[in-house]
Amino acid sequence: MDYQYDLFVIGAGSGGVRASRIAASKGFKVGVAEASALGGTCVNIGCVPKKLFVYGSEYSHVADQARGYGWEFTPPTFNWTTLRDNKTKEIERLNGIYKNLLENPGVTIHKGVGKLLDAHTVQVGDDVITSERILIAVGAEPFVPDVVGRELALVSDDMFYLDQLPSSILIVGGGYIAVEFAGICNGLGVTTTLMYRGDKLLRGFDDDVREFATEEFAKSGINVELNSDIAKIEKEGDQKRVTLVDGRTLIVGEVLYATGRKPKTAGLNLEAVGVETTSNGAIVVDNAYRSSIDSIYAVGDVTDKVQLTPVAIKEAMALIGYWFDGIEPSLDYDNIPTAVFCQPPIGTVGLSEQEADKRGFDIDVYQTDFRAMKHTLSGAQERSFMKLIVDRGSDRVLGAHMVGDYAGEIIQGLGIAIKAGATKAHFDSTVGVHPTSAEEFVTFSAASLKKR
Ligand SMILES: Cc1cc2nc3c(=O)[nH]c(=O)nc-3n(C[C@H](O)[C@H](O)[C@H](O)COP(=O)(O)OP(=O)(O)OC[C@H]3O[C@@H](n4cnc5c(N)ncnc54)[C@H](O)[C@@H]3O)c2cc1C
Ligand SMILES: NC(=O)c1ccc[n+]([C@@H]2O[C@H](COP(=O)([O-])OP(=O)(O)OC[C@H]3O[C@@H](n4cnc5c(N)ncnc54)[C@H](O)[C@@H]3O)[C@@H](O)[C@H]2O)c1
Repeated sequence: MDYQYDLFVIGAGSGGVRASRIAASKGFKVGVAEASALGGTCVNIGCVPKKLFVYGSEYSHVADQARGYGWEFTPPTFNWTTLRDNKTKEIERLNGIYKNLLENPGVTIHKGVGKLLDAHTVQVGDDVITSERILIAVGAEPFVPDVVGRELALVSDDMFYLDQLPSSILIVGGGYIAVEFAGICNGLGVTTTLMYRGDKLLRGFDDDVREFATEEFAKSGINVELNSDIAKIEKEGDQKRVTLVDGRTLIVGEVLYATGRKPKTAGLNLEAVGVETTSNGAIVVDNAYRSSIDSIYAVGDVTDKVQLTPVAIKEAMALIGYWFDGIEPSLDYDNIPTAVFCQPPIGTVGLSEQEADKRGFDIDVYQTDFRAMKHTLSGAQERSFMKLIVDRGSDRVLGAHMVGDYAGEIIQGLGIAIKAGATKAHFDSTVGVHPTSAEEFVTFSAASLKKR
């Protein structure tokens, strides 16, 4: 049977763009549907603008911290419109780059919402398009629980285009987005409350990291409220009146819900075509990212495995290897290095102490916390934390964790070492880079062994 395309991709985000452009460069006839801006969540309302806001908010400390180094500044002022609009200009530049990345190898871009008609047919607007293979890479969208007044709350998408910064904000959630935006808002001078229903932020991270980071957030001026939740949100002039489940009320400028993201599969017509989904709408795929329909594949957040851009990209590349070279995909979902760009940032790779215990490893745990050299003169009270999990039997390093400046940059290198199977002896025999915080990872001695 003749199809218009060899591959049609729904969603030009992290996974979709990579799969489209590489498949086209290798000779497939490729089309892609994109309902919004090219580049997807990461480029437009995720990683990139978020990181620019993190940089923007970090400058708020410069005047204070530089004083100990001899600098005096007149009191600095901050202009939200400048940061927001400069960010938007940069994102528009990236949108142009993504257009070229797709069009140069010959991908045809179909602007509009894609929906499946059958196993080989997609509709985008009035166009009905046939393809031998279809790849669904539509990502995820914010999930907001069913709280009274939820329509008055913001989600992360809104934070990138606010007309003005509120004077105060209540952020609900305890994951990546909640703690990152708490740091951004706090740094930009917004009175910030971070509210989480559980007793520890950042579920899934090492418990010591969770506790240490939470203390640092509180020290930085964020009001952290654990074991707390919202019952109701109402309007109060141009503010919001929030009633908590314990009966207290708060008046805040804005409420931001950062309570997870769910696969964006509503409206794709999956059920009618027979594509199996989980109860939260994620597309079920096998090891080769194939759905329950042979010709339909899915990668990235829509499969709800690990919601990170480099993972979506690796999955897309695994599919390319499968389609063009017959290599069975075998992505390693363990040992994914990741950073949370809160302030101070967190970097982590491999197993937490709790996960290592759960998997039955007999482990040694090395950890330390210290004031980074920079802050001896800056006067900042911020501290850094580092931790290594080592398998006693094999001496293999199972996990590395850090809270502190440059944690994201540092953990990338440790990710390579851990993936390569490095042992504690390898770490110990590596020469440190001096003076850095990172050298602590290669100088852990018996004195830093955690009593367990
Ligand atoms: C605030 C925030 C910060 C983040 N920060 C980081 C970070 O620092 N590091 C990191 O690794 N990850 C980060 N992430 C996660 C990262 O953005 C996602 O994991 C990644 O974008 C997933 O890629 P994807 O290809 O699955 O989907 P997406 O990038 O979401 O792309 C999906 C695309 O499909 C389009 N689409 C959806 N439905 C349709 C349809 N029916 N028809 C046509 N087009 C459609 C969407 O418009 C979108 O462009 C962040 C996410 C958020 C929300
Ligand atoms: N730096 C990064 O790499 C980065 C940054 C942002 C987002 N991301 C990705 O995007 C994903 C989504 O981010 P996120 O922060 O929205 O999700 P998350 O899964 O990291 O955190 C969601 C939080 O909301 C809480 N929650 C869930 N339901 C709730 C409810 N009904 N009431 C109160 N709290 C509730 C959860 O307990 C959790 O603390 C992340 O898991 C991550 O994979 C990555």
